Formats: sequence, structure tokens, C-alpha cells
Amino acid sequence: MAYSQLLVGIKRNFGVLLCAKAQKCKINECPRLPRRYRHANVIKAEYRKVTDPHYNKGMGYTHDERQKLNVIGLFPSAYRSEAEQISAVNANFHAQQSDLARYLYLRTLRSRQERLYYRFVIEKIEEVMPIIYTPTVGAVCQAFSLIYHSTMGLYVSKYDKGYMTDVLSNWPNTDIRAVCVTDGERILGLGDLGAGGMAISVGKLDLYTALAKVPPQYLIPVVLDVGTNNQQLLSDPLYIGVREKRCKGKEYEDLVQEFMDAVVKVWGYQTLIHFEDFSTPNAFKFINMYQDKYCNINDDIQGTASCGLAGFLAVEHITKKPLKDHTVLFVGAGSAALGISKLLVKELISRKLSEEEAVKNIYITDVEGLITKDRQKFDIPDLKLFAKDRPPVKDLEQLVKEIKPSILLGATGQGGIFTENILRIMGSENEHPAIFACSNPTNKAECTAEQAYNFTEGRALFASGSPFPPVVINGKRLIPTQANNAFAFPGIALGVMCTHPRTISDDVFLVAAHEIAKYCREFYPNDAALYPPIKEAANVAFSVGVAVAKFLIDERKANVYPIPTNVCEFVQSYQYYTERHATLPLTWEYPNMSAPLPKGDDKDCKN
Ligand SMILES: NC(=O)C1=CN([C@@H]2O[C@H](COP(=O)(O)OP(=O)(O)OC[C@H]3O[C@@H](n4cnc5c(N)ncnc54)[C@H](O)[C@@H]3O)[C@@H](O)[C@H]2O)C=CC1
Ligand SMILES: CC(=O)C(=O)O
Ligand SMILES: [Mg+2]
Repeated sequence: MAYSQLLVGIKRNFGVLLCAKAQKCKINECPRLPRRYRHANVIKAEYRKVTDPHYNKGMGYTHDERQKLNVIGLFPSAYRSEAEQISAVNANFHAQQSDLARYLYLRTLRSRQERLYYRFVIEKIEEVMPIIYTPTVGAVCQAFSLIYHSTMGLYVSKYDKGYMTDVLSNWPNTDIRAVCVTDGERILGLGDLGAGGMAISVGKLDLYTALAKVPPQYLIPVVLDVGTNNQQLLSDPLYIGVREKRCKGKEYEDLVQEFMDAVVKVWGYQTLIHFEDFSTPNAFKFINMYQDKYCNINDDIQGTASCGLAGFLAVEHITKKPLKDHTVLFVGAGSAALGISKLLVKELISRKLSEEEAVKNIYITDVEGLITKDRQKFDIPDLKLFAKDRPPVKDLEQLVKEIKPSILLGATGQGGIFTENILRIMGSENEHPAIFACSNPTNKAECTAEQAYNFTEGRALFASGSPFPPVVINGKRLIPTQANNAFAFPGIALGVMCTHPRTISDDVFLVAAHEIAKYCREFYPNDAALYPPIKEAANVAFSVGVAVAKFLIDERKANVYPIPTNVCEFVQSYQYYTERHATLPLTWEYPNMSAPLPKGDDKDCKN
């Protein structure tokens, strides 16, 4: 051996020794050791980290990085900057033949390169939201057993009774700060979809990150699988859930209770528990049981309430008529309609009306007709407040003729029940009739944007739960906005998650409603829109997050120390920025996620 080669060998071995000492690892695990001498398990572990979706840059690893990470040859030789990767994703997204295919494409991207996925979703939110959220997510929940390809979240079943803390502890991330849980019983307006409800939990949490920029590693979608009463699923050989009728009564309540306690035990009392798409009686039962005990929200009741009230505040602003003078007809007496009506009453009471005065002009119907005092039974006790002392009316058109509402809000899950006649009556009685067709997905909307505008000569103030395209009437382009709780829950979650309150009171939802309405007024100073456009939804979520955090801090409900002097900056420091987060350092240490982030393209935070 030549003398020089010997020197190189000694130098390398000495280097390996020093490096192994510094890294506190065994010599055959040392990254300085040539790859062929290193332990196979170490090489596999390294490769797993490089391709871990949380860090993976795919073809975005430079040659230098590939060399340092020992992955040369494991990616194609071309390098693609993140911008180039986004273009490639965009091309692929549009090349897919159907919305379901676009959804699946995005899921596989998410399971390969999380950061690229969120960057794409954030940049193209208007195109992507109808895919990862309503309406496509509804079709995904329906086809979930067929298209199931990877875990996506945690499945906690009735068979885990007694072991839920163990099941929750199986999730690989330990620092969990919000859980979105569904039992799949009322998925959008599509009914009982059992374990297929996983996609709705995933979709909601995707919006936490895409809109409110909550770091995705803090979030976990959950299905509480207690069976299903959907006969089609029960007889589907591919069904992925518990193939039994739903458990109910005490057995069901005990399961939910164990789940709540397990969340607190495994991830802490400050973990936000977001209830999604439970059946209305259960949704109200749990919010009444848990609101003062756990840090939880029911999105369908409370998130929708913020969003609905924000729309009504916009109606008040546009029509220049105080809310107390509007006659509001809620069609549907479920989580959504009741949640909004209760928050509307709270708002009116805050304006010095008595409860009796506040409910005077609020009417609610369900499938049986107008809710009146002579009802024998109220499935949901909260409904009693709105019962009218007058003869019942079953026919919706008749009722609209009689009470002449200025605001008509549908949340029934029954597509098309706002008929031409009903819409024409609304148009003849009001200069600007407000029509909210809140039901999801699109085919469940009570009317389309086109119908609402056509039958009111374009004068309607219209918003819908799922998106509708613009409508042209007499040469005027009318752009419908979206009355969806997506304007509320991401920001509320952000404000809550960075301030750690023990519980969440109804006032928080009032704060959120006013913030959304304020944003809309500022965005459309001279225009007649009920909500901001979706491209503004991330800014709305940030404003709501800051307002909620400020409120919780001012009310001494926050558990943060020291108390932040600039709440805007404080909230921002919690957020996820794809360009700043989750790059793999070139040593084999995981990055410290709580370390301060480098400064980026921050919002102007003048408190
Ligand atoms: N846009 C949004 O942000 C949200 C929309 N929703 C949508 O609202 C719809 C309803 O969901 P939930 O409030 O949970 O209610 P639900 O599904 O528990 O109840 C529906 C209500 O509508 C009533 N109803 C059914 N047919 C009717 C008819 N022909 N006339 C009058 N009332 C009728 C039922 O009696 C019941 O009171 C779903 O489509 C859901 O997707 C729910 C939450 C938020
Ligand atoms: C938007 C929503 O939460 C629902 O339709 O259930
Ligand atoms: Mg929902």
C-alpha cells in the first residue's frame, strides 16, 4: 500500500472515531463511515428519514444534499426546484380525468411529500378546496372502502373499549394538539357513512393547515367506529369498518367518554377536540355534556353558528336594516340551523333585547313543518325556545307567504326544496332577499345560485355551503359566496391552539362571527357579498385566530406565559410556513420543532 493511501486511511478512521464520539453513536452507525461498511439497518433508517413525507423533498434534494444524505441514485438525476415541482403537481392535478382521481392524486402526494402538498393546496386553494373538501370529499366518504389505500388517521373502534389510551398512544407523533373526530353518522347531507367518515376528519384538518396554517404534525383525524346503520355498507364485502349496527345508549356514550378521557390522558387537557358530523341529537348531547369540561368544539353547531351569524351581519350591513327587524326562517332544525339560531339570539341579547324579543322574528321548521308550541315532543331541548304560539304550517311555500321572511336559510340535506315559487315570493317581498342554501354537498343544496338569482331578477344575496360558479344575469356577473363553516373553524382552532384554554365558551363563536363579517366588509366596501372569496379564506382564518386569541387572553382564559404583548406576532409564530418548516438537517438529528423559526414573509403585525 502506498504511503499516501495509508495516510488517507488513518485520517478517515480517525475522522470516523471523532465523528462517532460527537454524534454519540456506534462506529458502524457513524454517518462518516463509507456506506458499504455501515450497518444495513442504519442505512434503511436513514433512507426512511429522507423519504419520510414530513421531510421529503423528492427531486428537490440538491446533488450536494443527496451526497451528504447518501441517497445519490435513489432519485432520478434531474433536480427540480420547489417551484418546478409545484408546476409538475399542477400539470398532474389537471391531467386527472375526474375529481375523485384528483383527490386520490393529492392523497398520494400528501403521503410522499407533505410540505409540497400543503404548498400546492395553499397556492391553489380555490381549485383545490372543492376537491379536498366539499363537494368531492362527500363522494370520497361514500367510496372510502373501495378507494382505501393508506391509513390517513386513527381508527378507534368499539372493540377498543378499555384500551383506548393504548390505541391513541400507537400514533407515531406524540405532540398532538388537535383531534378531529367523527363517528360517521351524518356525513355532510349524505347520512350514515360509517368508517368512511375518516375522509371528512382528514378534510377538516387539511383546512386547519391550508387556511389557518396550523402545523400538520400537531393534528390527528379520528374515526370513532361504533358500527353503522347503513345497510349498503353492512352488506358490502369491502367495507373497512365495524360490520355491525351502531351501538347506542349507554354503551355508545361510555365509548365517547372513554375517548375523551384517553385524549386528555395521552395528549393533555389542552388538546382541542373537534367533533364533526355526529347526528344532531348526539352532537347536542355531547356539547351540553362536555362544553364546560373539555377543550372541545362541535363544528356543525358552533363553527356553523359563527359562519351563519357572520352572513347575517353582512345582510344587516348591505340592507341597512338592523338584524332585530329581519324575519329569519330556518328550514331544517338540525345542528347547523339550531347552532346559528342560538348564536343569533345571543347576538340580539348582547344588543339589549330580551330573550323573548330576540326570538320573536325567528322561525324554525323541520320535516314536520313549523316548530310550534303544540308539538308533543322536542328531540332537542334547545328547540323549545323557538316554538311559536300559532297553528302549525306544514307547507314551506305557505309558510313563506305567511311570515314573509327577509332571510331564508336552508340546512336540511334536501336538495332543491327552495322551489321557484318560494324564491319568487322571497324576491317579491324583499329588495334584497337573503338566501342561504347551506346543505352539502352540491346536490343537496336547497337551491342553486342560478335559481336564486334567476327567480329574484339577480337581487338575491345568495350564499351556499358548497361552491357554485358565477351567474350572468342581464349582462351582470353575479358571484355567489360560500356559507361554509370553513370560514370559522380553522381560525377558531388556531386561536385556541396557541392559547390553551381549558374550555371554549359560546362567546368565542360570537367573536369569530364578528371578525368574519368585519373582514367581509373591509374586503367588499361597496359590494353586496355575504362572505369573502375563498382566495381570502387564509387571511380570514388568521384574523379570526388573532381575534380569538386576543379574546381568550383578555378574558384570562388563556394558559400562556408570559402574556404576549403582540398577539398577532404571537399567533404567527405558531404557524406553519411551507417555505420555513420541516427541512431535514444534514446531520441525523430531527429538528427541534419548538425552536424559533427564521423570519419569513410575515404579516404586518401592528397591535
Ligand atoms: N354550510 C355549512 O357550513 C354546513 C352545512 N351543513 C349541512 O346542513 C345539512 C343538515 O345538517 P344538520 O344541521 O346536521 O341537520 P340534520 O341532518 O340533523 O337535520 C336535518 C333537518 O332538516 C329537517 N328537514 C328535512 N327535510 C326537510 C324538509 N323537506 N323541510 C323542512 N325541514 C326538513 C329535518 O327534520 C331536520 O330537522 C347537511 O346537508 C349538512 O351538510 C351542516 C353543517 C355546516
Ligand atoms: C360543512 C359541514 O361541516 C357539513 O356540511 O357538515
Ligand atoms: Mg360537518
